[in-house]
Amino acid sequence: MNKIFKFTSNRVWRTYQGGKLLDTIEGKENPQDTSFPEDWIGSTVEARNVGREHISEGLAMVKDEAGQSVPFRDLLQKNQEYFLGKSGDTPRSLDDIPLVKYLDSSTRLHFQAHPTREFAQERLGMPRGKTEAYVILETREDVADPYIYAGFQRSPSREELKTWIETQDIASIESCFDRIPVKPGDVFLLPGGRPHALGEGILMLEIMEPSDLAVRFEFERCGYVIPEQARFMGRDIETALDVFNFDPVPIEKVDEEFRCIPKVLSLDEDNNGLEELIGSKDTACFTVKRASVNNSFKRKESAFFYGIVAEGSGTFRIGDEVTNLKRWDRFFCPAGVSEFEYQTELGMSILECYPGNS
Ligand SMILES: O=P(O)(O)OC[C@H]1O[C@](O)(CO)[C@@H](O)[C@@H]1O
Repeated sequence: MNKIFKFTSNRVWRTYQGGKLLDTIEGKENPQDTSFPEDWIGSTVEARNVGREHISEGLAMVKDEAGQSVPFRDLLQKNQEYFLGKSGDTPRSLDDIPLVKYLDSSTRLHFQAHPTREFAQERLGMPRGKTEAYVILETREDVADPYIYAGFQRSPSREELKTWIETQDIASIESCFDRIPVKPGDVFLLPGGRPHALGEGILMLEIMEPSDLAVRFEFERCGYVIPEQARFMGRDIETALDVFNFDPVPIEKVDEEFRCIPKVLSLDEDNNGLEELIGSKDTACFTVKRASVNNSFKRKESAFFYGIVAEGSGTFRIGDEVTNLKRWDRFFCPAGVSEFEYQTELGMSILECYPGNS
């Protein structure tokens, strides 16, 4: 019972291209950029892909004790208290599980905005919005100046934006944003409501609220036309416009608004360090830590988390149960595991994604 769950790849169809690096990580023979640019890690969320409703995508599968392949979500539900634990006195629910993805873009994504939790609950009857965070892992060598758009830097009026969306005046939409340069190690938090588009050539770990809700306000990218139903979450343009946060974020305020600066939580005499990348002061939706392991790092945690090996290799030990970890491995550690130990000979860095405080 007391063990972590390692995940195999769980590639998901999207409207943009990428995934060559994910193919490489998976050891595929002929790595390629395709319509499967994301890997949803231990996901308990189903993807919403209009036109592909007949295909179940998004939910991660694991082997149960009888060796049968089952949705990870079902397995968690069998012993929810052990796996998910509590927040204060309240048992955690599946809605508290962040959705964590590898995202590997080869083209710029279309412009989009996601609802906040309040909007999702009040206007869409859904439990969670899609505040999201990016931990940049790598950028492609052939992309000289990797960037993201996150805005607006120069806000249009609601009427202007409506017209530009209706006429698909992408030049005018793009003129509302400045390119925000990104490099490996950068961390950003994009609250729901903030329009954005991720640039090409970025491999990131993306952490978000557990939903797949998006207002896609650029309808065509690289030859693919987003079907009408997939543009405004099945609603009208006025509802879609209500999602937007129009408060401008001038370029000199971008770091203050979106960038998260790692904070050292502990550093022991053996140089094992723990940092907070995204904390409860940044968002109530999830938190992210980074464990930098130098030799043997004993840890205590009361919440469940998704672990991602961003660098190096080593082991994860709970009592006598030892699991090998290598770069890019991803796993789930149940809330019921209160003490564990990382070990490494040559160094290992693990990103740990936790639920938020609400
Ligand atoms: O429109 P698509 O193809 O679903 O892509 C949306 C993607 O953009 C993101 O919201 C990142 O901005 C991903 O989480 C999401 O999968």
